[in-house]
Order: sequence, then structure tokens, then C-alpha cells
Amino acid sequence: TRVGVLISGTGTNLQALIEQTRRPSSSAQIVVVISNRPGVQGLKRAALAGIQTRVVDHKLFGSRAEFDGTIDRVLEEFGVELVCLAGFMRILTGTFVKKWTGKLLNIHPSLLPSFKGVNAQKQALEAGVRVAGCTVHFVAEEVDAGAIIVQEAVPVLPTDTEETLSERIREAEHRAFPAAMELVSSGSVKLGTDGHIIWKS
Ligand SMILES: Nc1nc2ccc(CNc3ccc(C(=O)NCCCC(=O)O)cc3)cc2c(=O)[nH]1
Ligand SMILES: N[C@@H]1O[C@H](COP(=O)(O)O)[C@@H](O)[C@H]1O
Repeated sequence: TRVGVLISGTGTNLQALIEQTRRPSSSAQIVVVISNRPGVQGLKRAALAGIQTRVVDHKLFGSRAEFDGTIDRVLEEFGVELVCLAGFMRILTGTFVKKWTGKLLNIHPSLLPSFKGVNAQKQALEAGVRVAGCTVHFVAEEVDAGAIIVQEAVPVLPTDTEETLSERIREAEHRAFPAAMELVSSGSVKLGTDGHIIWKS
């Protein structure tokens, strides 16, 4: 499966996906990495891995529709069949999400449906939960509400700060996202027409 990865920054999740696709058993090949911000570390990681990169800077577009349309054109140019949002921080329009429904995955640093939106790790600490984690889900128009594919839990320690908890969650992300990408790219899991996950029997 030809995979496109969308990033906005560091790209540690991208790095985990790159390493997964290097395994002989992998059914996925990352063919392009697109960033909405120039000069981020994730672009260097892609280049080092020999993966083509494109920058589609959202600041240069008059509307979300034009920004998303340009991303869509790049994905089509590379024949992408599955899109992974890896630390991508722009909300996507309904038109784009509809077109890529069932082929668009996101990693979120909480056990959804708890703690949607930004600073999920901080929300968990403030709520006093003893278990946190990450979720890989199909992207739906409603933010952080798509069908859940993989989750991994991590303990919250009494000494935790937002930084220490975020680091522990990020290590879980780097296992969960590659696992979810493989499940979808290999056809083991797909999104049903009713919006629920279907596991191939
Ligand atoms: N329609 C749809 N699109 C998404 C785009 C990115 C992400 C990644 N997780 C994200 C979740 C939340 C945000 C957010 O609220 N950012 C501040 C506003 C930035 C902006 O104005 O764009 C960004 C990414 C998830 C979704 C999703 O679940 N549904
Ligand atoms: N989606 C969120 O974006 C953050 C940065 O990811 P990365 O750029 O290091 O992959 C990660 O914490 C992830 O949960």
C-alpha cells in the first residue's frame, strides 16, 4: 500500500512509521511526506530515509478548501492509497475527509473519547486519571471522533509532569501507529459504511 504521511513538526511518529515500513513483513511503503510548515525536523527525517517531501504552507492559501485541495493533488500525484496524520496540526475540511474516508488515520495522545483536542496530556493530568495513553483512529469530519483502530494505555505516575507523561505516551504512539498502519494497509481492518471498524475474519 502506497502511504502518504502529513506532518507539522518533529516527526517522531513519522520516524516510527518509516522504521515499520523497512521491515520485510510490512505491507506499506511511504511514497511522500507533506508538511504544512517549511523547515521542520520531520522533513529532514524523510529526506534521510530517501522519501520525497513536499511543503504545502497553509499560510499561502486564501482558504482551507484551497489548502486541502493542494494537499489532495500532491497525494494523487504520488498515487497515495492511505494517508497518516503524524503530528499534523491543521483541521481538514469535510470535502477532503469525505474523499479519503477509510484511508485517513490519525494518532491522538489520549484514550479517546476522553480528552479530545489539543493538550490532551495536560487534560489527563488535570483530571487526575491514573491511566492515560494514545489512540489511532480513522479521521472523521468531527475532530478526534473517528472509529478507533488501536489504543495503548500507559500509567500516570504521581511524579508526572506534562513533559514526563507526554514522553511516556509518545513511546506508546510509536508502537500503536505502526501497528494500526499495518492493520489497515494489509486489509485486516477497514472502515464500514456505518462508520464502525470491520475486522477481516
Ligand atoms: N476533520 C478533521 N480534521 C482533522 C485534522 C487533524 C487532526 C489531528 N488532530 C488535531 C486535533 C485538533 C487540532 C486543533 O484543534 N488545532 C488547533 C486549530 C488548528 C486549525 O485551525 O486548523 C489539530 C489537529 C484530526 C482531524 C479530525 O479528527 N477531523
Ligand atoms: N499527534 C500528536 O502530535 C505530537 C507530535 O508528534 P510528532 O511530530 O513527534 O510525530 C504527538 O504527541 C502526537 O500525539
